[in-house]
Amino acid sequence: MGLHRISQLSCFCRSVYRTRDVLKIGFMSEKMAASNVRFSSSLMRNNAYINGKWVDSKSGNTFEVYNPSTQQLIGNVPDMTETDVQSAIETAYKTFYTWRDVTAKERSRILRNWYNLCVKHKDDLAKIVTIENGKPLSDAGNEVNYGNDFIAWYSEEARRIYGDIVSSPDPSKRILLMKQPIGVAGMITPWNFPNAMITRKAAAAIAAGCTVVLRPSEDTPFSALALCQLAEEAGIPPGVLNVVTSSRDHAGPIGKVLCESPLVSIISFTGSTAVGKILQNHCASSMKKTSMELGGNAPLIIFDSANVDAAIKGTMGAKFRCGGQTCVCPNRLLVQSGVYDEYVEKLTERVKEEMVIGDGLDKETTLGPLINTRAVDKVKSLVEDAKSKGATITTGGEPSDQGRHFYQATVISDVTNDMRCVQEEIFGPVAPIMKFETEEEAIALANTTTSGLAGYFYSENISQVWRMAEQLEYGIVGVNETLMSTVEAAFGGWKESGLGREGSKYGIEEYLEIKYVCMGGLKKSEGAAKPGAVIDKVLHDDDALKNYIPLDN
Ligand SMILES: NC(=O)c1ccc[n+]([C@@H]2O[C@H](COP(=O)([O-])OP(=O)(O)OC[C@H]3O[C@@H](n4cnc5c(N)ncnc54)[C@H](O)[C@@H]3O)[C@@H](O)[C@H]2O)c1
Ligand SMILES: O=CCCC(=O)O
Repeated sequence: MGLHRISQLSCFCRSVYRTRDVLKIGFMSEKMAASNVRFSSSLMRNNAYINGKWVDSKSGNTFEVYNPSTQQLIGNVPDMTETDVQSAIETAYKTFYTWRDVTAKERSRILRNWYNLCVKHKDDLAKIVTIENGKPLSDAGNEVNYGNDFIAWYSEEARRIYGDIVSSPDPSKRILLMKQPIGVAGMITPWNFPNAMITRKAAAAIAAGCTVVLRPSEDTPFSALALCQLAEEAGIPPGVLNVVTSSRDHAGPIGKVLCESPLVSIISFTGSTAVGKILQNHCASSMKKTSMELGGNAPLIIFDSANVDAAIKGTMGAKFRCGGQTCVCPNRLLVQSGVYDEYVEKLTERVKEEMVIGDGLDKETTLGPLINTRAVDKVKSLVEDAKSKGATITTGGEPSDQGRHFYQATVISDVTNDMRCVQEEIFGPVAPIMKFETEEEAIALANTTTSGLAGYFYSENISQVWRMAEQLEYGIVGVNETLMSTVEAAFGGWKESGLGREGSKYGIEEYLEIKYVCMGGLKKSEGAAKPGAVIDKVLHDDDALKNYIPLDN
């Protein structure tokens, strides 16, 4: 059922609440029912996209996608399996041999068309993100701008793929290092940035001359399909970008086929570290290159020397972005004892004042729902664990009565390092605060984790700034700043947070192979002019010299 059909239901407040195994009849508020049906767009596609065609699954099966705010059905998309992904891979593989030979200038032009269309349709793209992910519309708009920037950036980078000519130790040889597209790129993306996590990968791969088989999250397939619709209109040829949709039940088998296929040359995954490890293992069998953007456990450290108001602003901006469901959300707030009480009090006040829970389509909403009941259950259990070990809830601390996927914006103080909320990625609107005494203690707490994606600190002491920036074991470090994501910068983690980089000039390298070409057997020709003799002639020829020596000398 598409959105058009849903719109006919707009006057009904009664809705069907459904999870995978539970079907209940419930009531939603008038406001929620209205906001859920405000939108319909030609970008809402209900088929997968393979070889430039909008297709069903071979089995004919579909799965349902729900709005996490309202639990209303958004629509059904094909529930594909291994055989479907196999045909997408074969298509991408065949297409690679034509796409790689399209000039960089032409690839760039087509990507630019895609970008222009995405900009033209940015409001619809943002609404699709909000409807399927739940994040507030302003957040979704920021995501779409961010996502679009990757297409523009890589349309430019397509023309800047340089190789090297290196000085040879042997005069009869020349050394060339060429960069060539790696082949078919298999991609698996999450629900928390249903638009930007796709463009960050796909635009780079397509710019490099690769073809793509993408499986978007089962929670948010519509953003991926909308991007395909615009890619098609932009002139991206059939077979270059292929999207295979499936329910969570088929995610594993599809992932395995992508990882093990000899026709796929790289797997680019964004998601949890646990799933990243499974995929990395599958890829070992074919020694496939991988690009892994995985989970984090970001510390945000506030030193006694910090501007506390700036730190509060930074905390609010980063902690509650996408309801706390980003891989770079501060997960642990480590606050030095001299400013601890002030920070706890001010953060609690700001959260109470600013966080308005609701449907992302409502303008006043600043905090949307969590993605699903699994996520709510996890947040609940982390908060209960902290409470049971002696933490203090200064605001929030409970599921919200807005609906089954909503959790209150929560601040917890008196947190200790044995609590699960600082050991695990929370992925929810919960801010746990720990007190520390010394810089050494802060560094030890921050670095004692297997994650290494983003870390932040606030300090006005320049020596401390340098020490901390150098000692934090993270791929992304924010100094008196928490909003750092931008296409120009390299995004990626250390340790178990990932492998490789996305964005920046480095992002395209993931999709390129270096080929060393050695040109040998070069000989000086017998008949060639002797360079020495030529120089002698020039130096002793008065007429020639006149031409080279400036007259006023
Ligand atoms: N480092 C980054 O850039 C980055 C960005 C966004 C999200 N993340 C991380 O992603 C996680 C949240 O996203 P999520 O809940 O969707 O993660 P997830 O790992 O559960 O799922 C990610 C994707 O993998 C699919 N998947 C699940 N099991 C699979 C399997 N066995 N084989 C193949 N595919 C499988 C899912 O259907 C989804 O499409 C968090 O840990 C977050 O930190 C990281
Ligand atoms: O969730 C992770 C991605 C967030 C970002 O790119 O800023």
